[in-house]
Amino acid sequence: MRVAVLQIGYGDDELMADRLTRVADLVRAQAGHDLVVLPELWAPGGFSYRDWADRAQPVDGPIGTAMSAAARDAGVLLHAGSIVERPASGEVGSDGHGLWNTSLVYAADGGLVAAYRKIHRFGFGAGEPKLMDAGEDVVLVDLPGDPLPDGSAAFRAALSTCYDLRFPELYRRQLDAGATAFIVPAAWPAARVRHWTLLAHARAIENQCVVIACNTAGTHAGTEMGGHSQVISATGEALAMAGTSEEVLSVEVDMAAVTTWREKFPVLQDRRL
Ligand SMILES: NC(=O)CCC(=O)C(=O)O
Repeated sequence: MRVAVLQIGYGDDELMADRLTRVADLVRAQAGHDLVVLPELWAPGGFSYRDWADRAQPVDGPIGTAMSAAARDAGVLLHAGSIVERPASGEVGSDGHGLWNTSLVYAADGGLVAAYRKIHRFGFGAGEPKLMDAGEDVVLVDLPGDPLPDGSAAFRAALSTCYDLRFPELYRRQLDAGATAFIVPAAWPAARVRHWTLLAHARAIENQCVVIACNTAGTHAGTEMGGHSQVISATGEALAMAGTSEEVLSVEVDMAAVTTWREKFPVLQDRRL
């Protein structure tokens, strides 16, 4: 499976509409890959709290529409990062905000295949918990590749977002739901980037899953982003690691190696529940 991880860099001076055009073109340039991944909240700004309400949109709003078209034009499975979602229905969550940090995944024909609402909100009473509702559902998507004899997907990726990475119990739930890979878009600051790299390795090793983790670059809303997007194998090797600037990682991921590793070193069979 050929994967492109698009570590997008931006500052406060770039208009959201300009960034949308720029990123859609970058997605189109990844034709030939099987899976393309974008960071968390790359269009509205990961830490641009004051702009979130204005930049919120439904899943089928301008960002979703542009990403659907880009996935179709490139012929790739596209994890389009996340948006500040405000459903057209007026739905509100249990905290009454009516906004979610929602990741969107599009098939190679442009169809929406999954939406994941971030479960663990970052901000300790400010930021996300103050402005957004929490997601509740574990979400998985089928990965490209030959299906099993019964027609089901051989490999499945579970979706999570940034701060979720600190909560290993979520990844156990995803593993139990059939995950062989974790896709993690993020807006993770430079100040804690060591946590980001270590936790991604830990989630890969403890669950014997591939981790495809796409962070943000640049500085916006006074927060320097950490970069270091990474693709980690199920054995815990870094297959690719970005620097701190905008960068595209293009990496071949052998998903069958997950099965081989789980058979050779069957640690998951020794769980005591
Ligand atoms: N956007 C986020 O979820 C940031 C998470 C973070 O900064 C951390 O966990 O540290």
